[in-house]
Amino acid sequence: MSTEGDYDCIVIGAGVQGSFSAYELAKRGRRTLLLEQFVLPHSRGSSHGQTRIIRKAYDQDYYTVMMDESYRLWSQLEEEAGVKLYRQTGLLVMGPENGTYQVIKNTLQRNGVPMVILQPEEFSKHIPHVNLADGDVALVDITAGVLYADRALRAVQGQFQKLGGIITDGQKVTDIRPGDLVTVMTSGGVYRAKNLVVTAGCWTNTLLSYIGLQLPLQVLKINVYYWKEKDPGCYSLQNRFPCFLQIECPEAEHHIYGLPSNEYPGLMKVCYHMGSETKPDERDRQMDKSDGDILKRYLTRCFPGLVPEPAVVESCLYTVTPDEHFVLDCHPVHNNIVIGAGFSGHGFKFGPLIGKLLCELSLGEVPSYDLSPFRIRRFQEHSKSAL
Ligand SMILES: Cc1cc2nc3c(=O)[nH]c(=O)nc-3n(C[C@H](O)[C@H](O)[C@H](O)COP(=O)(O)OP(=O)(O)OC[C@H]3O[C@@H](n4cnc5c(N)ncnc54)[C@H](O)[C@@H]3O)c2cc1C
Ligand SMILES: O=C(O)[C@@H]1CCCCN1
Repeated sequence: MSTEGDYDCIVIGAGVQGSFSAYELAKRGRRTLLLEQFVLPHSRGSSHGQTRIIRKAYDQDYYTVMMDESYRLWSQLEEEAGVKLYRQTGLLVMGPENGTYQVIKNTLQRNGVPMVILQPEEFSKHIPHVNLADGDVALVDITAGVLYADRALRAVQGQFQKLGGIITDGQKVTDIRPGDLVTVMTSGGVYRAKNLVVTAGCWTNTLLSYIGLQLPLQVLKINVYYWKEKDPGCYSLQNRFPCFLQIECPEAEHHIYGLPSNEYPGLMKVCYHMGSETKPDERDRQMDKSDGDILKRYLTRCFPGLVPEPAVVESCLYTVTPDEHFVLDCHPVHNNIVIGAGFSGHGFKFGPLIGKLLCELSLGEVPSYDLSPFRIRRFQEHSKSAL
């Protein structure tokens, strides 16, 4: 039953962040084991599904700046693996002139990101089939688009294996013993390595409980809704319809976002950037669909070309920190254990860069970016450290 083997590094969790971390470590010549509790591919965490938004439109400069490199790394992977992972569509950002919209616009301008500001009177010429709400303004982040998520996971895991990396799936980590050599116990064996990277998504606190740490992470179930186009293709990627982000609207307290129809022909993905709390292993017992009513009201008003009744509903999980910024840091006591967590519903697009940064932390190098917004220390009053 026990499979023993010594590695330079073990990565726990083969979602987008763990897969890119393992790939970076293998690229740097480290003997790396990527452990995953479920048989791959699976749809129980946060990285499954066909598509994600990639964009530079952010309210903090550091995310916009980091995305510069992330785009380059995505296209490197496309070349290495010989697959298309990104389609440029632009991101339509709509919202009241002041507030978050203005902050995003300023960030884009400050960082010289190509964008188009749409004057309300010419809005419908550029974006047909959408009613811009009264008092709303709009811009398009030209760099933005769609990432093919499932395909990206396959590609990065495949490249990792080509570099000699080992993926062991269907093995749940049940205990971790820190030390100069970290020991990792799973349902199928015992493994040891000099370094450990924990990228366990919404299961992070279960794993951290083995090593005396808890983070303030909230797990939310997100309903992923697809809506039928009345006129098939009118919001499609082929017809150059963009992704969109609706900020602050009367129907909704949180953002609403959408991606052009593509993966399921005739269906457009539009979701609410909020969900209901759940436990990671009890996702399907959380049945709250009140977000669907919010979306119906919004779509009726702003997207008249969609049938305001969900056609397909899928599920996904967010792991949210109090400030919605990531956790990228070393364990406060065991510095050969690195943690990547709390990607708060916006981490996919950063995957290749997160992998690089967690690899740098793991190798004891100075990270390529200032990671102070992502430190564990910022949760001082929240984190229950049992150390
Ligand atoms: C509906 C939805 C829409 C989103 N939209 C966007 C978007 O448009 N753009 C964007 O950039 N981001 C988006 N995100 C966010 C992005 O998808 C996540 O930030 C990202 O997938 C998080 O990846 P992860 O690797 O941290 O977690 P996960 O993908 O959950 O990976 C963690 C892995 O760890 C494994 N694991 C856990 N415990 C153990 C254990 N004990 N032993 C072994 N393995 C274990 C899990 O099974 C899992 O496979 C969205 C997320 C959702 C849910
Ligand atoms: O990360 C993103 O780009 C999207 C924005 C809307 C909410 C979900 N995540």
